[in-house]
Amino acid sequence: MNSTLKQTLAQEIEAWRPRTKKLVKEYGDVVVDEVTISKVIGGMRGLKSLVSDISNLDPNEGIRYRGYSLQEVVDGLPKAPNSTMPYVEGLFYLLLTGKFPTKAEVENVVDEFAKRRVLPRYVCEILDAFPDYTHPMVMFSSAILSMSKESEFNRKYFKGNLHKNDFWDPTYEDALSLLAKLPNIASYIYNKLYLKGKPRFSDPNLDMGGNFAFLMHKQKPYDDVARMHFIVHSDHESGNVSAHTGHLVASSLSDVYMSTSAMLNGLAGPLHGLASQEVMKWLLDGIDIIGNDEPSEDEWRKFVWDKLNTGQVIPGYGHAVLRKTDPRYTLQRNFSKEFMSDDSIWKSVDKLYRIVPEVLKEHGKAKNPWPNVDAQSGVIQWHYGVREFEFYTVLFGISRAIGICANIIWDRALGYPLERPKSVTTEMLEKIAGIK
Ligand SMILES: CC(=O)SCCNC(=O)CCNC(=O)[C@H](O)C(C)(C)COP(=O)(O)OP(=O)(O)OC[C@H]1O[C@@H](n2cnc3c(N)ncnc32)[C@H](O)[C@@H]1OP(=O)(O)O
Ligand SMILES: O=C([O-])CC(=O)C(=O)O
Repeated sequence: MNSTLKQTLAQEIEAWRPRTKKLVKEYGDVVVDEVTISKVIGGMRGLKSLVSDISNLDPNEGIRYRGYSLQEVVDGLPKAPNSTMPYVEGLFYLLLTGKFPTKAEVENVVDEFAKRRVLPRYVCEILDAFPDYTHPMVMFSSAILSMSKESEFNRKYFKGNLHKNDFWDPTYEDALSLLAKLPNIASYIYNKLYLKGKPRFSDPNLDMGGNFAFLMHKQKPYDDVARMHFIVHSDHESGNVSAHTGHLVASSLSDVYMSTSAMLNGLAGPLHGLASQEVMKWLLDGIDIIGNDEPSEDEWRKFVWDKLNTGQVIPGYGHAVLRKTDPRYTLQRNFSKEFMSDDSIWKSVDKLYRIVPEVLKEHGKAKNPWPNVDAQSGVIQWHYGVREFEFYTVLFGISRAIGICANIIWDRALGYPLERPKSVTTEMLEKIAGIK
């Protein structure tokens, strides 16, 4: 008999808890890392100060979900019907349990998601009330925040009879109910802002990727484009701005809706997830300014230098942790090479991959001259007809919510406490440095 995702998760949690307890109780004073002044002032870059078992980022190899590389994840998860890409719901199963689900187990999760898709009416009314010039990330984050009243966790917690050991259970229920609705909220926003038509109702027979393509009025292979996008952007260990924000906000026992809305506001910054929008705008501006649909390598090189010389960053390049080409870039590049190599804008993306790292190395500032995920994701959406690039971070947000919800469920299961580091004053640092 197939056990459900929740039953498997419950067993994993029971088995895992003693490991965390033992570390805290018997090894609590063991030193993990050193806090230097440059780390304190420099955004805590690389400081080992968070725990996540959902994914881990190696600077040279890139992300692994539960120990598996992206390619292993794509190869190992059951594929959606008539698709080259796996079910996104299967990824959620893997992130939560560390196990690859069988086809029957994924289908069970697909059904669970499908049952929870319908949006409360007030969410549509709130979205309808936004003026059409609103950025879609503002609408997305607000719609999610408004659903806090649906929280099963809050209902049980404030009733006063929820044991700490059981916090994860209603958090899991909230996470499923939220994740199931995200493609519907996103496509509702897309429909309102750009299609100006009546939104479609979900097709209950379709999985998350298939249903999203349907809601977006897209044909095949957009379902696989959506699945790939939702899988590769879902988690990037716990220290990035969005994941850290989600974890931090949830640590005060704010519900999953509040935590996800908050993390999206961090994702919406140009140095983080908004870079996917910025890359596309930058590419189109470049093509426009150079005045040639397919600029040569020399024309692009000059454009890149002009940007750097006026003190601007090259969006889609560099990374706070990675020191090689992002495997998420490579996976999407391979897809582009196979399915859209004739696309003139993608040809520029490919030229830039040959030029920018060499220019950034010569420029001598960026610690990582290689491309990150955002340098590749927008052009695929553009090719398949989603040309409103302000919407790209919403797509990123649907995916990132999957990883963050998995993290929050485990945070609650392992009883991680309120996050509260200590700040110091500049004067205190000067004293520590021996200047004063
Ligand atoms: C999903 C994601 O969030 S992936 C990242 C998406 N963001 C982008 O693509 C925006 C462009 N890239 C960047 O701005 C940066 O590389 C970041 C924000 C991603 C990482 O920042 P950091 O860890 O501070 O990078 P790093 O230590 O290499 O920065 C050193 C210097 O190089 C500069 N630098 C880093 N990347 C770039 C770049 N792509 N173009 C130009 N300069 C850069 C920094 O601005 C910094 O300059 P400064 O010394 O004048 O302040
Ligand atoms: O890891 C980071 O800091 C940024 C990033 O690539 C992500 O969150 O996907």
